[in-house]
Amino acid sequence: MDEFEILCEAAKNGDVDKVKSLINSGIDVTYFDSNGLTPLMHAAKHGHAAIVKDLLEAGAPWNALSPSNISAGDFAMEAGHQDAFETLLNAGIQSELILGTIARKEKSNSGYGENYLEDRVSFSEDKIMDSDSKAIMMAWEKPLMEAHAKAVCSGGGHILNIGFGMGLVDTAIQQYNPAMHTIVEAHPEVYERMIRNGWGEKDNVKIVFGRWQDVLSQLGTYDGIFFDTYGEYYEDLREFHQHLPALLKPGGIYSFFNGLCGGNAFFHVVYCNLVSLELEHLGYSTQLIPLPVKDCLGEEVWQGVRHKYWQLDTYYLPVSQSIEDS
Ligand SMILES: C[S@@+](CC[C@H](N)C(=O)[O-])C[C@H]1O[C@@H](n2cnc3c(N)ncnc32)[C@H](O)[C@@H]1O
Repeated sequence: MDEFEILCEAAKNGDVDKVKSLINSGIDVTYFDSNGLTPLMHAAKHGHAAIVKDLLEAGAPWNALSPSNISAGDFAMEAGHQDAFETLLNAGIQSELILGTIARKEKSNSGYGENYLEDRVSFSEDKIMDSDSKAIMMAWEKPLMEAHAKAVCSGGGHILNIGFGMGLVDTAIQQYNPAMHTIVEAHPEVYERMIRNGWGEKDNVKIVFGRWQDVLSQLGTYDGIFFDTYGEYYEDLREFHQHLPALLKPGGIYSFFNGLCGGNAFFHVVYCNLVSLELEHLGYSTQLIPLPVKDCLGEEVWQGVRHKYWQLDTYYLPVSQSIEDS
């Protein structure tokens, strides 16, 4: 056995002293063994939390993936190793907080996120696609959009939705007959289609065409807000959250499409925690309501779609309100 294999064996067997001595000798902890697993994955899979901690401190990446796209956190989670899971979860949150800070610095010079809005989109009955065959919105999300509408309309009043897409959430919002329903949409073709379909003629609907970032001054304050854009990044969602105190009325409800890292169960948990933590810093408490989605998501749904943006069995619907109100 070479020293890398010895490290993996020690991580698997919970041999803390051996792992520590190999780390002290300067071994590369990012190594993948012949099965594509890292020492961190072995330690997590067998629930050796102290070794997980030592390896993370020595620079093992928390988010490395096995050939079947499983991370150390997934191994710990699946096996029910709570201590190892929490150690990895904290490492993930801390690392993403730092990466977020770096991304915010870089974003100021990059002007990214605007390409999608110049792209052609195609509409069919069950989806809207961009020119790269990536789905902008899909009909399988209808029950989720109905649940989001129910949450943000629970107090009645004025409702704001950012991102029209297929109009699923807006159709559901209309069922609650809100006093006023404002919709912000930035894509010219999506906007034209909304107008063609009569959305501009509804008495209680106000459409604001443009990127939410550019039309904030045209918005008021709302009893319910839903956010679901496309072609943006976690940083944009985070930036939107900075405006919540100015947009959401006292007692109001906020929700957003929670597709964060929808391809990996552990990364999703990391991002659910991260977003809840960031909302808490802004004065909002967030409940994540589990909704099973396995039944509405057969393989046939993804036919012709380039990227499966959701692969988990449960959707966690976020409902946020001011900590004072909740
Ligand atoms: C995922 S779809 C929304 C789906 C919608 N929730 C539904 O129920 O059908 C995202 C929408 O956000 C729009 N969008 C993307 N970036 C935006 C931005 N910065 N401001 C406003 N709308 C944006 C897209 O054009 C797209 O129509």
